[in-house]
Parts: sequence; structure tokens; C-alpha cells
Amino acid sequence: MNDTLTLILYIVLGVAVLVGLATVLMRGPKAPPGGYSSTRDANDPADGKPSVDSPAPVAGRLVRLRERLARSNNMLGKGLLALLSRDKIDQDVWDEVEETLLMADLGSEPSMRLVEALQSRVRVEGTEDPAHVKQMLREELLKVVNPDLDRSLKLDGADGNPGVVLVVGVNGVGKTTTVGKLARVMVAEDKQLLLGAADTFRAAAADQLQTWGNRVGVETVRSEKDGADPASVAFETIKEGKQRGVDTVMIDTAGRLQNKAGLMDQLGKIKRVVEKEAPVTEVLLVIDATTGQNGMVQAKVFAEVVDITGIVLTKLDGTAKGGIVVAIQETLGVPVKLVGLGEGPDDLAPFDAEGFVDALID
Ligand SMILES: Nc1nc2c(ncn2[C@@H]2O[C@H](COP(=O)(O)OP(=O)(O)OP(=O)(O)O)[C@@H](O)[C@H]2O)c(=O)[nH]1
Repeated sequence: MNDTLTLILYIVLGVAVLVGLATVLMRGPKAPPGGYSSTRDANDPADGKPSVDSPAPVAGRLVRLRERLARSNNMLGKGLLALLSRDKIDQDVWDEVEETLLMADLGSEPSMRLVEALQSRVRVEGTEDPAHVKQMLREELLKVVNPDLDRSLKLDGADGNPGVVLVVGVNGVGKTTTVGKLARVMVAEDKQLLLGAADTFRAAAADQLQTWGNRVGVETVRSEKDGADPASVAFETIKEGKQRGVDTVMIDTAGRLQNKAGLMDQLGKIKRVVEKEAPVTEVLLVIDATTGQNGMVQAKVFAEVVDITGIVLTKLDGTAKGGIVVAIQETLGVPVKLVGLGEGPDDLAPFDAEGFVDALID
């Protein structure tokens, strides 16, 4: 009898301990006395939106990045100045000047033009004073880089349409990176935009673009299907962009250069389909400055397929052949509008002839 009573007592006590424990565990974290003053954590953004990067201002970017350009292209300017500062400038020196320009990928015709212009000035003005030599070289370099070209980006649309920017170029030249960096430039200028991942051959390319967009709060239209029709993604992007009333729609394309006919089919179709919705305002061809003549050949194929309106020259920080700026402009008859000077998110600058020449010879 006594044993039964003790057993019952133990059972009751056990149940009481379990119930107590469960109550404590299920109650969850305790609010501070007086409750929370806000529904946000201290480090939540004030407007409740996910935090985004603030891209660096665009003005003065080439000046900020000039150091990099000067570092890689210093030999060109220094070499030319040294040659022009010699006591006696004979034909051998002029040959060396021309060789230096050719080595920097300036192209044969512009190199010859520059040498002839310098030759005639040296004959007339002389080269006694180093400051004068520098000034002369600066002016003649500037002429071949051509400060008069219209390098403005056509990012705005008309008649209620968004501006439509197509970004084309061979794989690996820095297309997606450029779209990402350019999106940051536009965000820094308070533009509303939408990105389109029409590089559907590689799912990672769309991911990469989306990541760039997310960092600055810009959305990306993409297809979940690998190998989907790039033109249909481009079309959807424009349609969506129009509905949202964004300022600019920017489309990253795939640049597989299997052959000219294939490329023409693909880019031609994208452009045709897009233009059913809104006119294309800018077609940027991205070229890797480190690829020299090879890059030029590819550039020509693209230029035959679509009407290029501007060049983006990437990786100019990684080559001593800055003369490629001139060669490309002369060959394609299209201005370099932007230059890539590094892998950082804000290492893209509007090209400016004066800043470029100063970086070469300072
Ligand atoms: N140093 C340097 N690297 C750059 C520059 N622009 C792009 N890159 C690098 O070049 C590589 C290729 O860039 P992507 O943007 O993936 O090239 P893509 O043309 O889009 O290539 P796909 O996506 O394969 O079509 C990346 O490692 C970039 O960081 C630049 O201006 N300077």
C-alpha cells in the first residue's frame, strides 16, 4: 500500500517537472521590459528595403583611374618624349617614333599621320624646350584620338519608350562585367533601369548579371531555361521595362562567334524583335584591349552584323598598347565611349580624349 503511494507520488512529481520544462522551452526569447520600440533591428536599413551599394560618382572617374592607365602606358609617352628630346632628330629617330607608335597598336595609317605632323612641326618650331616638345606631342596625339567625336551615351528613349542599350561582343571580353558596371553608373545618375540576360547559353552568365544588378537594386529579366531563345528574353525585357516605365533597358547578349552567319542570325533577330517594342538607342561593342589585332578582326565582324554606335574598351589597365583606342576608332568609324580600367565594380570610366592623352604623357 505504502509502495503504491510512493509510486503515485513519483509519477505526479515527474509529470509536474516535465510540464514545467515544456512551458519554459516553448515560451521562446523574452522581450525586453516595456517591449520593443521598433519592429526592426538596429542595423536594418531605415526604409526597410534590402541594403544596396552606392556606386562611386561618375564625374572625374577617368582622372581617378588615370594612375592605372599611366602605369600601363607610361612607356609609350616616355619613349616618345625621349626620342623627340634628342639633340639631333634624323630619319632613324623618326623611324623609332613610328615603331613605338606601331608597338602601342596605334595602327599604321594613324602612326604615319602622327609622325608626319610631328616632323613638320619639328622642322618649323624646333625642339629645344622640353615643355614645348611635350606640348607639341600632346596636341598631335590629341588630334589622332579625336576630341571632336560625340562620345555621349544614348540612354534615354523617346515617345514614352525606354532607352534600349544592346551590349555585344565576343565571350570573355568583359561584356557582363561592363553591363554590371554601366548599371552602377546609371544608378549613380538616378536612372531607373532593367537588365535583360539574353546570354542564354550559359546559366552562370545570367546569375553573374543578376548579382551585379542586385548589388545596386536593379532587377534582371532572365529565362530559367538554359539555351532559351535570346531574342525572346530581350523582347520580354523591353516589354517589362515599358510596363514599369523605366528610363533604360540594357541587354547583355551572347557573343559566340561560331561563324558570321550564326552571329548575324542571332544578333539580327534580337534587334528586329526588340524594335517591335522600342527603337534601340545604343549598341555598344565591347572589345578587350589586350587582344590587339585579334580583337580588331572580331570587332569588324560584329560591325558588319549590327550598327555599332559606341565602343567599350575593357582591360586597358592590363596593356601597354593604349594606341588601340585610335586603331579601333579609325577602323570602325565609331567612337570609344567607355573604358574599363580594372576589375573593381566602379572601374569603368567615360572616355575622354584629353584625359587619355594626359595619362599617356604625364
Ligand atoms: N583588368 C580588368 N579586367 C576586366 C575588365 N573588365 C572585365 N574584366 C574581367 O574580365 C573577365 C571576363 O569578364 P566577363 O564580364 O565575364 O566577360 P563576358 O564577355 O561577359 O564573358 P561571357 O559571360 O562568357 O560572355 C572577368 O574576370 C572580369 O573581371 C577591366 O576593365 N580590367
